[in-house]
Amino acid sequence: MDLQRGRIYVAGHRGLVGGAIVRHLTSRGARNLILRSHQELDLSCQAAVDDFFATERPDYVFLAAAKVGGILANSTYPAEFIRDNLAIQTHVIHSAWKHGTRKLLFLGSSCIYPRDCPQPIKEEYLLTGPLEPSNEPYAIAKIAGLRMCQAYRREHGFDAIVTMPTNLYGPGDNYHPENAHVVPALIRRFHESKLSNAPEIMIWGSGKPLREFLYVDDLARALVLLMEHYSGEEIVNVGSGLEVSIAALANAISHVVGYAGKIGFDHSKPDGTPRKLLDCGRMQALLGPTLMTNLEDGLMQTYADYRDNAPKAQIDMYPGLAQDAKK
Ligand SMILES: NC(=O)C1=CN([C@@H]2O[C@H](COP(=O)(O)OP(=O)(O)OC[C@H]3O[C@@H](n4cnc5c(N)ncnc54)[C@H](OP(=O)(O)O)[C@@H]3O)[C@@H](O)[C@H]2O)C=CC1
Ligand SMILES: C[C@H]1O[C@H](OP(=O)(O)OP(=O)(O)OC[C@H]2O[C@@H](n3cnc4c(=O)[nH]c(N)nc43)[C@H](O)[C@@H]2O)[C@@H](O)[C@@H](O)C1=O
Repeated sequence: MDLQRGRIYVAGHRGLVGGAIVRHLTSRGARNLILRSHQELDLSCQAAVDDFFATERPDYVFLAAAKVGGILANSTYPAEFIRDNLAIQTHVIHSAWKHGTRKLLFLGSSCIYPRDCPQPIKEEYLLTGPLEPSNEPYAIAKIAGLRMCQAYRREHGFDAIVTMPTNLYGPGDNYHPENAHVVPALIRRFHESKLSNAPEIMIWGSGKPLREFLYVDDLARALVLLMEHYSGEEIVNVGSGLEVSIAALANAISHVVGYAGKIGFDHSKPDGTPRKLLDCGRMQALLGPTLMTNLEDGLMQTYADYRDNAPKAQIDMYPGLAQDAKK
């Protein structure tokens, strides 16, 4: 991968992962980034995507554009999650191959694995059992995307690689109170509860589920290394090995934010999958041992991002909800 001269398209560059990839590529001296916002290029529109690839002909593609959200968003908008993600990935993977892209990196998610598979989760556990119902449409779209990458490699020799990140957090995340993932949602809620001196804050579910969290800049570093050094059909898990219960996470965020009230649990909200810790042996064999940002430091940097940028940050991921969020 020619980082300096190669034409590198980062799809979804304004998002959590896309933003981190752009930061890392820039720090590595990439000078030829091709960037388009959702408003400039709607990747769910096949004609627009094909015109873009015919015109720009990127050498490398990081496909970090997707319809993404937390457990409640996935349960509330299953149709959008499967439709948009199937459309985006299908159009980008096909047009990239058709117009001569040399390599494409696809991002799946740890939710593609069976809900009750052995832990830590190895890549070969894929499709060996039923999925977690709360995000099955999204997971099925992701499985279709990874299979499409493998099929284009097998039939056309297209160098598409597939990565499976664990739960991510960090600067540039979506802080929408209902649609965000747990870390940004709780950072916002603890911050607002501190400012309002609320005596108690409610966390969704039982607090018992376990989650592995990877700081997004650590992910970006791994993705660029995989783009530079890995060309294979096998999918690659990308995780941190840093696993906590949601209750412990809430306590850690409460400490970082400086909230002094009580933490309660809203059992009317879903827990989702009980655990999804990734086995990253394949990644370590490929990249060697990599230092990961610890949770406390990562949360402090994310909280600083929220305080500095949240007013500008997109919180109405689904405009229809924007009004509700402000109620
Ligand atoms: N966040 C996480 O915990 C995890 C994420 N992943 C994967 O990483 C990838 C990136 O996720 P993340 O960065 O968190 O998501 P974000 O929502 O932060 O970013 C997604 C980006 O894609 C853009 N986008 C969405 N739809 C379209 C469209 N139709 N056309 C053009 N652009 C579009 C969004 O633009 P806009 O906001 O303007 O619509 C946004 O910039 C996804 O594939 C996701 O599945 C995998 C594991 C965990
Ligand atoms: C990355 C992965 O992320 C998603 O799966 P998830 O890990 O279950 O997502 P989550 O981050 O929203 O929740 C994690 C846990 O946290 C608890 N929880 C507590 N309080 C809040 C809260 O306020 N908001 C949220 N969102 N969760 C909360 C919540 O009840 C759950 O037990 C997939 O949809 C899919 O997008 C995917 O690929």
